Formats: sequence, C-alpha cells, structure tokens
Amino acid sequence: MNDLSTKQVTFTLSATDGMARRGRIDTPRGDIQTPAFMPVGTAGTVKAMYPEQVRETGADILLGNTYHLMLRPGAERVASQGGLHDFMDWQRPILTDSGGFQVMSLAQLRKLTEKGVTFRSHIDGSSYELTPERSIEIQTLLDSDIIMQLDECLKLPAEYKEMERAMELSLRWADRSKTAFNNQRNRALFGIVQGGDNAELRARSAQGLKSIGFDGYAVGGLAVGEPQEVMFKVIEEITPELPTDRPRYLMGVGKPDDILGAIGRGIDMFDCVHPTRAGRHGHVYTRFGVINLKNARHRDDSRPIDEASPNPNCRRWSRAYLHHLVKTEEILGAMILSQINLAYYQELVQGCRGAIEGGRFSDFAAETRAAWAAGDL
Ligand SMILES: CO[C@@H]1O[C@H](CNc2nc3cc4c(=O)[nH]c(N)nc4cc3[nH]2)[C@@H](O)[C@H]1O
Repeated sequence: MNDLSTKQVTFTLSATDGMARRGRIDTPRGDIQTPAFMPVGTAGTVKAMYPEQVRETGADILLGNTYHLMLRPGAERVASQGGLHDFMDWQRPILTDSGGFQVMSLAQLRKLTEKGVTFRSHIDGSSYELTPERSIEIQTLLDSDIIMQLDECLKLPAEYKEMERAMELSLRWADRSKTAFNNQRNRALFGIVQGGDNAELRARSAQGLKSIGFDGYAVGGLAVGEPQEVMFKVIEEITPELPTDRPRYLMGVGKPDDILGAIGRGIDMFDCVHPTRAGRHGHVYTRFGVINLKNARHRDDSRPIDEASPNPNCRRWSRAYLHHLVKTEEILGAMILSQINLAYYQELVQGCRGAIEGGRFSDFAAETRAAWAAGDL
C-alpha cells in the first residue's frame, strides 16, 4: 500500500463548453474523471455487484454511507478491519456522505439541536448522537477520500423561515466540520450548499462556505421530491456562485435526463441509488430510454437489450429471458440489470466528457435526448 498520508486531493479543470465542465480530481487512491457518476455502495457494497465489476463499468469512485455503516457494523469496527477500502476490497476513491440526510429520512424520533442530531436507529431503536465533529471522526475512521460536512437537508417545498434556519445551521456546522477536519491533506472535505429553492438563501450559503474554504462544494437539499425544473433553476442560479477551481457535486441525482441537464448547468459529480435500485426492480436503462422488463410484452421477445451496445451483457441474453428472471425475482436478474444500468450511466458521463472536450456538448445532449425519445423499446 503506498503512503497515502503525504499525497493531496486536487482538482484540475481541463475544458469547458458553455456551463459544462471537463476535469479531473486527483486523490491518493487514484484519479476521478469529471463529469463523474458515483455508484452508491450504501453499506459497503454496491448492491448485487462485485467491486471489480463496478470498476469495469468505468466507475472511478463509489459512495459509502456513513449513517448505515455507523449503525452496522460501526465505524470503529470498520477502522479495526483496516478501513472501508480494505473491508470491501475497493482500492480506489470513496466518497462518504455525512449521515445527515439519512438521519432526516430514515431514523426514528430524532432531536435536532445546535450541537447535532440525536436519533434512534431505524434498525434496532438504539440511540445515537451525530454532531459535525463525530461525523468527521466517523468518515475519517472509514478512511474515506472525500468527506462531507454534516448539514440539515430540508424536504421541499418548505417555508422561507425554515429554509433560512436550516441553511444558517448548516453553515455553522460547516465551520465546525472544517475545524474538526483539521486540514487533513490526504483526503478532501466538501461543504454543502443549502437554502431550499430560494436564490438569495442559496447565494448566502455559497458565500458562507467560500469564506470558510472547502476542497469541493456540494449542492444539497435537492432530489428530495421537487420537480426537475425547480432543481434545474436552483442549479443554474448557484453554480455561477461557486469557485471554478473546485469540484461541484449534486447530491442524490439522478435519472439520466437529470444528469445531462445538470452537467449542462455546471455540475461535475453525481451519485444516485437509481441505476441499481431500478435494476433490482426490473427497469433497464439503454441508449433508447428505459425498458420495464416486468411488462408481459417482453415474454416472447428474442431480441437482446441492445445488440450494438459495447456492454456484452446487453447482447448476451434475450429480453424474454430477462423478463423471466425479473418476474421470478431471480437474484441473477438483479445482478444483470444492475450491471447494465451502471454501465449505461458510465457510458453517458463518458460521452459527456468527450463531447465537452470536443466543444459539442449541446449537440451531444440533443442527440442523446432524441435517441431516448425515438427509442424502439
Ligand atoms: C428522492 O430519492 C431519494 O432521495 C435520495 C436522493 N436524493 C438526495 N438528496 C440529497 C440531499 C443531501 C443533502 O442535502 N445533504 C446531505 N448530506 N446528503 C444528501 C443526500 C441526498 N440524496 C435517494 O436516497 C432516494 O432514496
């Protein structure tokens, strides 16, 4: 294992095309080509995938989830096993969220104070306290390469006063997170912009985070049920407020159309459970749009998913067989469709990277959307 303690995390912007950006994040465990899609490995596994299969789809980085790992098996236990990379045998970069989102969405009976959040586990009801300091400690115990501040993510729509309160609390927690991070150079700390769907609150949040100073800036508080146009409006208002020489990460997004639109509005990094969750539910993503393989119309269809796809799994089996696996809830169905969906997401962001380099992102986006619309599914 090389000495990770001396190398730094740095971002290099190599090309732009309108608001779209092409770059690279260098970390001690390898580099991340941006725009990047990060598969979600919630409990230390990208569901139904071997780590090497995740890599083969083209992923440079995956997500671990602080909330889930803090509950089971516990951050100290992962640390005693050598950290999350060795525990799951994924030796490339990992980004961990701070736990705040899942506390708000999964935990029971939580109490939010200035100090942090006390909550009861959704698994066994045991109680925990998550503070900005403890979240940094947990993510450091996991030996994560990119860690997130603890924040308060509000569901939308929300009242102005609520959005302001949560944004200002998140800013104070950003400051405490930065202090607790103690300027570790072998990993990065990202701040998270909050402020709901209010441009002025979002700008104040970005300004506050910039004055504290972070290695990257996430846009939080989105992909929480708001319409796509609301999400896009917030993004196009906030990205001009963010430093150009730091990565921008849109948390929890999204479907292919969301990702394409957000790249065109200046976002560099994405994560979403959608490709793997949809795969487990029989929905497969292709160049021609999404196919619901549960539908009976596939049961006699001998065609493969996409015979022109670079992914062998799109050519190997018939839709009839995949329909059968989905209907019988066979484990292999979840495995195959998760791999196909993750490979498609990587194909999409790889296409965006090349299009931005070639100054043809808007054409690429238009061609991609046209193929989705015209798809002979
Ligand atoms: C709507 O679909 C559900 O929602 C999630 C995706 N949407 C999402 N928005 C997020 C916002 C934040 C945030 O503001 N702060 C922090 N720290 N982490 C976040 C993580 C986020 N993930 C999926 O889990 C899915 O279940």
